[in-house]
Amino acid sequence: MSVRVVARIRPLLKLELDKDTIVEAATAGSETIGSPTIVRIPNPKNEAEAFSFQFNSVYDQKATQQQIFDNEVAPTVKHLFNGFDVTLFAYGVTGTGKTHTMRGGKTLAERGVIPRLLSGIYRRSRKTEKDTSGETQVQVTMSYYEIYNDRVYDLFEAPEKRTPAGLPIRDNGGKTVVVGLTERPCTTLKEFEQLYDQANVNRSTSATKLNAHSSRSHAILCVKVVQSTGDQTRINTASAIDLAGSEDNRRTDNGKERLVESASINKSLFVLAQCVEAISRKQARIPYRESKMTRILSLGQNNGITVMILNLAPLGSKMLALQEKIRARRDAPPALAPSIATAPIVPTSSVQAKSLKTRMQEAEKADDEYVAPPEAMDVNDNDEEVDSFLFESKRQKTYKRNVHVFRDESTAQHSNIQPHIDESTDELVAPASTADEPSQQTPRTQNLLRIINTRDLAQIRLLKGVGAKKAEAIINTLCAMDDGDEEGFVRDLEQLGKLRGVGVKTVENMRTGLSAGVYSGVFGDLET
Ligand SMILES: Nc1ncnc2c1ncn2[C@@H]1O[C@H](COP(=O)(O)OP(=O)(O)OP(=O)(O)O)[C@@H](O)[C@H]1O
Repeated sequence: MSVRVVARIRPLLKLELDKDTIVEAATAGSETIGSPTIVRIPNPKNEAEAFSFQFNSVYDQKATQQQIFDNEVAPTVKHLFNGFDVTLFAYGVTGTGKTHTMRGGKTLAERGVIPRLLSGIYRRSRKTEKDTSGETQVQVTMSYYEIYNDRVYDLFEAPEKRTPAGLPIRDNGGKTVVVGLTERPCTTLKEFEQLYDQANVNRSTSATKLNAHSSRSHAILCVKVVQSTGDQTRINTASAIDLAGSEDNRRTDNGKERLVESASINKSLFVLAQCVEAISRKQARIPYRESKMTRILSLGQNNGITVMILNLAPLGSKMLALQEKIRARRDAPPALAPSIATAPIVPTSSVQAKSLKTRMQEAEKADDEYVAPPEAMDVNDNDEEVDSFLFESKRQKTYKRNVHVFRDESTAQHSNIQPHIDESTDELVAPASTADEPSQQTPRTQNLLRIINTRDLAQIRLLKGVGAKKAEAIINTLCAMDDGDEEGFVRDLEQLGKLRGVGVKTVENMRTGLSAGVYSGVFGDLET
């Protein structure tokens, strides 16, 4: 039984670039070379002092997905085939990069630990079969479930088929099993990715139904590797867990439901931390029965290897809380959320653009208070102010901020397909010229293209007339359009209509399905 605890500090996001990095990786003692094993954080009460925390390994902001996998996960694949169970956790506060580390993005470089692990498992399976001239056969099956409010839900099951009480768990010959959990065979990486993406759609859809954010459930993927040689069978399991973000219950906006949720998250994380500590101290008693998650995983009961990745943001907690608010709004499904981040920033016809520019100038002159960047606000002391920053309904006061929100993260790389504001000159900049002049596109069309170009299955699938299969086909086609480091993307409706599985009718459905109400909160009277 072994446990490795490593830390990964994520880079500053675009919105945070002007912030101070306060969490740093350092080498132990007086050494200045070698791999970092220390996380250093200044003492908030006395900046001359710093707290140091020791890990098995620490990855700084520059660490790539490949490095994390190669150093921490790839070596465990061999052990999995040699009879050990492997458990991988991403642990950390909301917004620190757990999902990025575990699931990652769709490009090869961005792929997270889970798809890379599966790729390693399939490679090893083929090698094992080849080395034994087919005498040993390997079968891979997977189950995927989430634990929300201490209830277990099968992620292969459509959300509408769920029973609110979740699936029961039982002891079965000394092992804890989830009764009725689906187990799916998956023989290739492609098959795995299809199942995994579909299950993640179920996760976000059910989160919407439960009025919850998917980051408030633990998602547990179990990959069972069955090696059969004659009448002998060896079964081992690799579990990869994207944990819910730990919560601070002192937050003033935590209502009753949210308190119940976070109490349950915090309890399970506390038990998990205790189990990990007990394993690393080689204690005889491991308190794994004290929470459902550790019980189902039998953490510490199996002859296994555990790798816990502690995800950290490089910033202080107040800034992180603000980021989370912005992200939660942005991640809400487009048809349901009056989200400014899913709405386009600027109208596109020249008349509208002109009036926007004028309005922005008026807004700047009108009120200095609103020109202050969002990061100047203290989220703990003044949450209402932050909310009003996010959802300010008076048009003139929204534009400047929308730019900050929109330019962050996934959409930023595609901002050249629509007019945007050059922050150095504060001028409205025309889009990079394209054959089809996106400047003629309506905000609704731009929003549709933006959603498509996110390559986010959960968002694309929610478009009218698009199921999981179609969404997947769209994403695959976009991936096939990648050219080296350049990500392929769709510039206009015509190009969208030519993607595999999409025709003129689907495009029209998708477009009309995007509610005009999505824009009204932000742009009031804009044409869509
Ligand atoms: N190492 C990284 N490199 C680049 N971007 C990152 C990295 N880690 C995280 N991010 C970005 O930071 C943002 C937050 O990350 P992520 O969603 O993975 O956090 P999380 O801890 O899973 O949050 P939650 O608990 O809310 O699910 C995302 O936009 C993600 O793309």
